[in-house]
Amino acid sequence: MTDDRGAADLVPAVEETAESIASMEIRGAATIAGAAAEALAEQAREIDVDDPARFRATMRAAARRLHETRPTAVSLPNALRYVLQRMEGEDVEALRRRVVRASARFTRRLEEARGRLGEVGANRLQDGDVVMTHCHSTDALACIEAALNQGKSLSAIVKETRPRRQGHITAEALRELDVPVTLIVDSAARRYLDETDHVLVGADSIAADGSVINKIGTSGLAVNARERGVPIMTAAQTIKLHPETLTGHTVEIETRDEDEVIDPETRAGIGDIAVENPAFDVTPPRYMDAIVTESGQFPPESIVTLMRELFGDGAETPWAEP
Ligand SMILES: O=P(O)(O)OC[C@H]1O[C@H](OP(=O)(O)O)[C@H](O)[C@@H]1O
Repeated sequence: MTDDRGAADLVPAVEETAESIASMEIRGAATIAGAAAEALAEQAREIDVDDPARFRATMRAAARRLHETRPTAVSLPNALRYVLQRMEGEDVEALRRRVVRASARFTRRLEEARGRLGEVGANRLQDGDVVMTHCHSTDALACIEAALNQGKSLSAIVKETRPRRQGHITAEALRELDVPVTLIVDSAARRYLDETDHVLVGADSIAADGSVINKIGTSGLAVNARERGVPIMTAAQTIKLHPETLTGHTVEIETRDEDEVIDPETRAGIGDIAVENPAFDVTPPRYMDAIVTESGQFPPESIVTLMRELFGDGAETPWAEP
């Protein structure tokens, strides 16, 4: 039995989810993780095989297909790990049940974690605060929502977040919560920090040294916030903790298509230029005041303790070929 055979047995839901993650139709670290866990459950439900070894091989192949879509948000491999580590049983029906159950538990935990971290993050916000956001993060929005539920009144300065302008999604979500929103271009951030009480960002991965890997532009924002004396926090549930960094691995930064930055026609009109489009950057721990998780808030430098508790000394890759 080879894992190539597993790949041939992939159900359409896996391919569709993988394509949607790669094209960013499904995006945001936690949302990607939930979609991947659900795709594994679909694979388990729909696959028609009798041989437990073949069932396992197809599940590993499905996880590999989902894993190869985007490299930076560790919530994706953490979701695959969570589900596959629970794939136990002697026969196909038992394996199927375990995968479906693990997937459901994972998505439930995502929701619960978001709710809990929202309350922790909300306690850092004061009534009347102006909050500056970058990109679109469901974990960051949970903090604002919880603060509103505590009766605090907030307003927001929302960075556009070029090139894909996820700031528009944040602006819409905040308006739905009745939060007054001012949208600014990214390069106006330093100027508007003078009117900001707290900067609030999400994360795609957190490294063992407390570095925050988030949407490109976060590190510059953090440095400017420090220079202006404005506190900055990262809202990131623990599935954003990157276990491989415990053993010294660095986090791969995704490079996306150049067409996201400039359309080919305009580019041709300019002449022969290079264009680069890194999707994320790394904010060193000294520029971040707190990382807010469902297990409480941490100074970035001490996040390693929580990582060891949750992952031991490293990370398994249960989707690898045996
Ligand atoms: O999990 P939640 O908090 O929703 O999002 C976390 C992060 O995921 C997003 O990445 P992208 O837009 O998928 O590249 C942003 O960088 C955001 O801060």
